[in-house]
Amino acid sequence: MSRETLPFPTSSIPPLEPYLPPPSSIPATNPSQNPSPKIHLTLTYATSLDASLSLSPGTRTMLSGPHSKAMTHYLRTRHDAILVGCTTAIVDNPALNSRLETISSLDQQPRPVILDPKGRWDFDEDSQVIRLAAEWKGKGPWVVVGRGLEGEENLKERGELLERVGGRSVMVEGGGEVINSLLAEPENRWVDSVIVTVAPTWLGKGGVVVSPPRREGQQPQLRLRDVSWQPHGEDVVLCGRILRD
Ligand SMILES: NC(=O)C1=CN([C@@H]2O[C@H](COP(=O)(O)OP(=O)(O)OC[C@H]3O[C@@H](n4cnc5c(N)ncnc54)[C@H](OP(=O)(O)O)[C@@H]3O)[C@@H](O)[C@H]2O)C=CC1
Ligand SMILES: Nc1nc(O)c(N)c(N[C@@H]2O[C@H](COP(=O)(O)O)[C@@H](O)[C@H]2O)n1
Repeated sequence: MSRETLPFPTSSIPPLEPYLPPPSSIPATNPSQNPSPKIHLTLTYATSLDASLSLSPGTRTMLSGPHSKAMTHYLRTRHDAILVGCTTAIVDNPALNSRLETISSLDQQPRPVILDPKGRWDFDEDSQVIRLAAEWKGKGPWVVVGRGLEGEENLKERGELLERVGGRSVMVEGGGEVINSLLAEPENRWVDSVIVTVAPTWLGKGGVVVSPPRREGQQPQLRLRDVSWQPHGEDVVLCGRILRD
């Protein structure tokens, strides 16, 4: 697999900034206003026109073109942690580092976090994240065992997890099950912003689809606000914030 460095024009940065956490030099909250610091969660993934992340759960499918791929690698530099589900770790053997050409220090890399309740991810020195950490091109991964992201009772645990990662911001890349579980969360507690790359292609039936459960009864429809659409090469990048219930 090619491990090229990616150029990302500085002119593409300002339109993304409103959807990103404050730069790490700026404190996330004013402690006198809020004693429990807020963690910024960005949900970001690439999808086809029919909402597929990949052709099947066992397949890695390249959807982003070079421009939007570089955009994703910029986002990786702007978060303390990058989180994926264990199926993604197993299937994709992802690097989960940033390969922007401007990277000069490990401090600019996010901490990979793998949600792996049952310990299914069988990593070794051939795993990209492990190899890159050994080469100082990425941080060593954290593997979270036990259910971590669901349920009222786990809210505190989730906050503590990110604090232990040393972070105030996390970007969740996928896969489908992780994204759908976040979008199913009542009152949209967790997702602060959404940055989705839409590629001009249809993957057809049978793919891993982003489609959270339909909201019933009094619950308002899940919808983005403060929306912007930004072209990146042949792809379009949709940014927004989730309207909280
Ligand atoms: N286009 C894109 O941007 C992206 C595409 N992908 C693609 O997505 C596909 C994989 O997606 P998918 O099959 O849905 O799997 P996921 O990567 O979402 O991993 C699913 C597993 O993660 C664990 N998990 C999921 N949700 C939670 C939670 N809330 N708390 C704790 N653990 C959780 C479970 O492990 P267990 O079953 O062991 O309990 C579950 O089986 C791959 O094909 C990959 O290439 C992935 C990321 C981005
Ligand atoms: N932005 C984006 N576009 C695509 O087309 C993708 N398939 C993905 N997948 C995500 O990126 C991970 C791979 O990262 P590395 O290049 O190996 O660092 C993959 O595991 C998905 O999380 N993303």
